[in-house]
Amino acid sequence: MIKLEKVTKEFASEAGKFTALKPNDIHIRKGEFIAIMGPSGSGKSTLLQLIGGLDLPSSGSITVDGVKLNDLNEKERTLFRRTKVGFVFQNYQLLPMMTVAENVALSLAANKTPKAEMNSRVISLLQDVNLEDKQRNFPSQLSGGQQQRVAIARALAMKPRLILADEPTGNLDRKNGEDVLQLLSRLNKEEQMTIVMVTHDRQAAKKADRIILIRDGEVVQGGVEGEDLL
Ligand SMILES: Nc1ncnc2c1ncn2[C@@H]1O[C@H](COP(=O)(O)OP(=O)(O)OP(=O)(O)O)[C@@H](O)[C@H]1O
Repeated sequence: MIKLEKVTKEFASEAGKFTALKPNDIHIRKGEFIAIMGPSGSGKSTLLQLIGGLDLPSSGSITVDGVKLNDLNEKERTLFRRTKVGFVFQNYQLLPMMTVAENVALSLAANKTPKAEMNSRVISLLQDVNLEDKQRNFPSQLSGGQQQRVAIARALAMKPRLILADEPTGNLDRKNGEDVLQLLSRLNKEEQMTIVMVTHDRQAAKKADRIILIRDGEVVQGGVEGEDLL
């Protein structure tokens, strides 16, 4: 499903080039639930952004669901992100002026889905995350956990096979965090979705099949299945 070969990422800084990721190999199979852990600044979000085609590596190759991201132009990368990947962020990133239903419909509308089909899909997505009664509410009227579940429904709208989640429980209390993790686990177990989740939370990471540990831009454990696992 995901293959990174000798991937590096450099950023320009005032002091010159800064290497955020050293040459890393990572293999993730279809249907795996992966947790990426490591200290602050170790490169976890950078890695997730590269896998999701939000940014390009400085060197090395990245293949996701049969697509070599290095070979895509800007337009193709946008299409890749919209159709192949569902993104979930720590701060939900819902649009505050839009209702829950409108937020979930965003990518469907961008892909010119016919209105009737869009409406029924939005209802079914909200049923999946147990929020069909909130469709006309605005994000600010929902709890953090409910907002994150809306964000997950939105991420699922285009039926991606891969969910990339950056600290999805980082802003949530234990109960809401647990609900979100259960939802991700269910999508993984029942729908065989591949999930890659960055987390600082050991309890959250326990839901995963494998933990990839990063330190100073380097994968130090779990990059390839069968290597040392935590
Ligand atoms: N766009 C950018 N420009 C310059 N430096 C960047 C950029 N994005 C990330 N970095 C640097 O790359 C390193 C890795 O950042 P990254 O956000 O991937 O870490 P992280 O492990 O996700 O951290 P945290 O757990 O605190 O979110 C950091 O030193 C960060 O300052």
